[in-house]
Amino acid sequence: RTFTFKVNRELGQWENTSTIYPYLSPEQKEKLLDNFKVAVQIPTVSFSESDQNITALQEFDLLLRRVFPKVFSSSLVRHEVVGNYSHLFTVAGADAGLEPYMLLAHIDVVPANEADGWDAPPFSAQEIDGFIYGRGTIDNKQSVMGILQALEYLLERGYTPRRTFYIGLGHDEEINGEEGAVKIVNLLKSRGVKLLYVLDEGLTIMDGVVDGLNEPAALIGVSEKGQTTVKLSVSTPPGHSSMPPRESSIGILASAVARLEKNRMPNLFGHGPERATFEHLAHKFGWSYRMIMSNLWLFSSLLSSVLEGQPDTNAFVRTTTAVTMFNSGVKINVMPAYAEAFVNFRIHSSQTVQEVLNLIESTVSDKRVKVEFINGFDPLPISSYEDDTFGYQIIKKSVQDIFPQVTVTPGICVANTDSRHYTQLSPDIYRFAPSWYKPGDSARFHGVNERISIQNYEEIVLFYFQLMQNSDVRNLPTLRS
Ligand SMILES: CCCCCCCC/C=C\CCCCCCCC(=O)NCC(=O)O
Ligand SMILES: [Zn+2]
Ligand SMILES: [Zn+2]
Repeated sequence: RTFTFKVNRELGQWENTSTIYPYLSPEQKEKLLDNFKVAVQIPTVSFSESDQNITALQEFDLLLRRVFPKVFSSSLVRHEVVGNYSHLFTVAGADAGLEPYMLLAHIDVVPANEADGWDAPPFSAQEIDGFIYGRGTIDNKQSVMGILQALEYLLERGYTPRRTFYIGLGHDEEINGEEGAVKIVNLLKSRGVKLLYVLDEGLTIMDGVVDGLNEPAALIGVSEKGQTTVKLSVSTPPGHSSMPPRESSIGILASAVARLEKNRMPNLFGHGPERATFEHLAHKFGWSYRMIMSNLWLFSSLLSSVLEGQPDTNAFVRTTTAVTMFNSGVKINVMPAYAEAFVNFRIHSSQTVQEVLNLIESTVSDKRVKVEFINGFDPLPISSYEDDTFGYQIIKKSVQDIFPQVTVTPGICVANTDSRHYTQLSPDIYRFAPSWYKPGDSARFHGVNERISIQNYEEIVLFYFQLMQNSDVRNLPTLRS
């Protein structure tokens, strides 16, 4: 494989639309923090596809109306509730000839149990050492509140957008988005809407996560991995535990699951958008890594084996295998008649669901183990990240406006987002929110001690503040030759 260095060419002079300076007064900082804390305190949990905390979703609706009075009263903003608890905002631009864009985020969160080891109750929004702790602080109430807070402050300061934009807040992203994102998409489709670009949650600002990369990097997800879930099951005759057979249904299933964990899917580093990530970052590595980075094509197997050593960077380079549920047994002295396990795979950009299913079959390779396809979808299309791609360059500029020390690069989102339902509305879909991601933070997503620093939340509000204004340019600046 050949790797090349990618250093984006300089864009020329930007049309000056960012007339409202990105600044927050002490009173605004206090207010935005209060609003964010209340949002985190509402337990908008999606437990399963048939079980959501409806009372919390209703309470969240009231919160939005209470804390964002300008958004809900402005003649520029149309607000609609979709699928009972999701929200669609249409912010009318002055120039109807400009193609609109859309910002997405989701209100629901995964369950959280304080007993798992949280330093503060997961719905307390407690402040510890400058961080707000709570489920949803980085997935994804920082975007929900950050987007609306930015719009509220812009409207307060007399902002009138030139380009129309939409804000879509889903209420069921953590359980596939069928009632929220899908219904919003259908509504927009019925209105003939096409979007210039879409920005949803996803990758973050990585800082200190990759050995040798000593500068922070904002990774914009230009695609997201596919996904499939399979159920493995074993049936054996039940019987008395005093006279067990050599192998129980649990033992047979456990071996099959262990084979899947031991024989990981192939390392495909360099075959998907992660290749562009390293091509863009190569020149940012410290001197001891320069040799490797400037000969990426020669050292790609060395680099890929380093990346597979950590769960987050491993997710970047292969289809991952996660055994998430295992059920069996009814009584300690009864041989179980049945054992089942669910295994969730996140599919690398260069593979398909069918290829992964074939690999699963050949690894399990035991006729006693039934393998059933539960659901799945292929990796998402790769959005453009060229020098003349409007959405990518606007996001990049907005990152650089607020985080001048950060390098911006394309990446692959290792998890899934509501934006995967938007492919018919736009070819250019990006997954990124500017929360800082440092060593140890991977365990906070869907894990314990999810948190965000107060300073980072302020930066997020300012990022969306800039993004809305930067998106008002009619065209990107021309490239300097
Ligand atoms: C070169 C650096 C490599 C870093 C590799 C990966 C870093 C991962 C960073 C952030 C991941 C955060 C994902 C956030 C989106 C969560 C969306 C979600 O939970 N969706 C539901 C689902 O996927 O099940
Ligand atoms: Zn999320
Ligand atoms: Zn999530």
